[in-house]
Amino acid sequence: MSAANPNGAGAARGILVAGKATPRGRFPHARVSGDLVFVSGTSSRRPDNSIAGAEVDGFGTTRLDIAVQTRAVIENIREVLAEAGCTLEDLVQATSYLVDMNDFAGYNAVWAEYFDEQGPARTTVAVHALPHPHLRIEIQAIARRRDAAPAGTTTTEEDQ
Ligand SMILES: O=C(O)C/C=C/C(=O)C(=O)O
Repeated sequence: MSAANPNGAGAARGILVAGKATPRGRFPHARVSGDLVFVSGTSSRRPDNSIAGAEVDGFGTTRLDIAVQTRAVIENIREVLAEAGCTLEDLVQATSYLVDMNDFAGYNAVWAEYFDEQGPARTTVAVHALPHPHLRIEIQAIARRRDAAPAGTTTTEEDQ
């Protein structure tokens, strides 16, 4: 164990990040297991439950912006990863959920601002719905902690 890795490389723990949107159920923003960090499905929802990339005007007309939402999702993931001692560069896998594949190009362009072929493996699927009608995208991701000892060098009860 070390100060940077107080729970030991093999410890499993849930992470709730202060100042981020509260999860919609009984689950953490991320869970660390060994040297891997599993980030729960993340949207562009803000701590006050408003949604970045969803504007409603005075007439009630809603404008949903996939580019704004995608950027906010990735930035939210960045902040969750930071709590686990990781950066976006540590991502190894991501699954993106779009409610409409017509958003693919806009999403893909923002993705390319952050990642290239050395970035995380990625899968993108369309789903029937996300937990709020204004959400166009949600991303779930896995990172590997660089400061962690090689997998299997420490074992805790939780990992057995
Ligand atoms: O938290 C959100 O705004 C959207 C993500 C929700 C989930 O993935 C979930 O509730 O499981």
